[in-house]
Amino acid sequence: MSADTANSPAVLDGIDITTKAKVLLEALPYIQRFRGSIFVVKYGGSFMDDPDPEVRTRVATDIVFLASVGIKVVVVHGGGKAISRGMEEAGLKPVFTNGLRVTDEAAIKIVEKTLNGQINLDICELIQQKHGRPLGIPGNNVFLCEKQRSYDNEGNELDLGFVGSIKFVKAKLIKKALTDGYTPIISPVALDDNDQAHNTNADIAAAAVASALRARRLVYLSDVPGLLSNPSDPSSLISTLRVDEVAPLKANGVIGKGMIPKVDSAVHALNNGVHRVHFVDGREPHSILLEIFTDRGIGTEIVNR
Ligand SMILES: Nc1ncnc2c1ncn2[C@@H]1O[C@H](COP(=O)(O)OP(=O)(O)O)[C@@H](O)[C@H]1O
Ligand SMILES: CC(=O)N[C@@H](CCC(=O)OP(=O)(O)O)C(=O)O
Repeated sequence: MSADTANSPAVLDGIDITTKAKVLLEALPYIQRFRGSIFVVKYGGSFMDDPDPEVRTRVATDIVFLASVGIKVVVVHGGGKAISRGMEEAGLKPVFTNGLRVTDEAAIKIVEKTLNGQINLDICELIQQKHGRPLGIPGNNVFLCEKQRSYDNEGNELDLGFVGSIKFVKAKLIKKALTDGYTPIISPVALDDNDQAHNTNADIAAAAVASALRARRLVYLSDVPGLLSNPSDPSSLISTLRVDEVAPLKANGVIGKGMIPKVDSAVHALNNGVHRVHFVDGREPHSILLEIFTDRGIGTEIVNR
């Protein structure tokens, strides 16, 4: 320390050094506990379209941070809005039934082009820019599926086209990539027994990966602070939710729209070996780190007990 700084207030980057050290040290027990654990991050969907490119860069930085402290991170990404844009540009009308995109032959081509040929590469590039080691994996290489069955309110079967229900995840392949030091970045496309590509919901695909890997954490990034007890009031955050509290919240309509596949997938994952699921706001700076490495967290955690 030079003579003229010796008596200056103990401040570093505008924060007093004791606070700064405390913040760093608060992460220590978490880093020790999670080293070597598998985390699955659902990267998507709405925040990916935020006009501020910094939002995506910050998320990529958080993922690289997790990987750098020895956590084995797997990313499963969405891209629903980009697919809809691609369809509209091609003169096709996006249609959703029971939250799933009706995907005909023309649409599945756009789905593959958008997810495998565009979004997957963009995420890999962002992670690379932050000096991570991404490995882009088209879901076609890791997900086996059968045609998704869907019904209307009267029980009549609906044809969603090439929409898949994942029946197997090639976990060994993903684990090999992790052991080799990569961060796998996986798209939600699956192959059926005839190698026909099918579109799958990215939330469900993320839960399938987390279950197959018995992940310690599954983190859903979205464009809301977490699960809200009043969806139109961002301050009504539910910090912790038990699985047995989900059904009443669905019955009284608190959990609606896009949250339904997320919460259902979260419950499925928790019932299949995943220890804990988090919902965090992808737009909030460094929300993943704040949720995982601080005592209080900033989003919603869903637990089994
Ligand atoms: N109880 C709730 N808490 C938070 N969000 C909710 C709730 N119920 C419904 N939602 C809606 O779910 C949306 C998130 O789902 P979705 O749009 O599918 O996410 P993404 O595309 O980011 O994966 C929120 O933007 C919100 O409109
Ligand atoms: C079958 C089905 O609906 N697939 C989704 C796949 C992408 C996705 O889920 O993206 P987000 O997470 O960004 O919503 C779709 O076509 O939109």
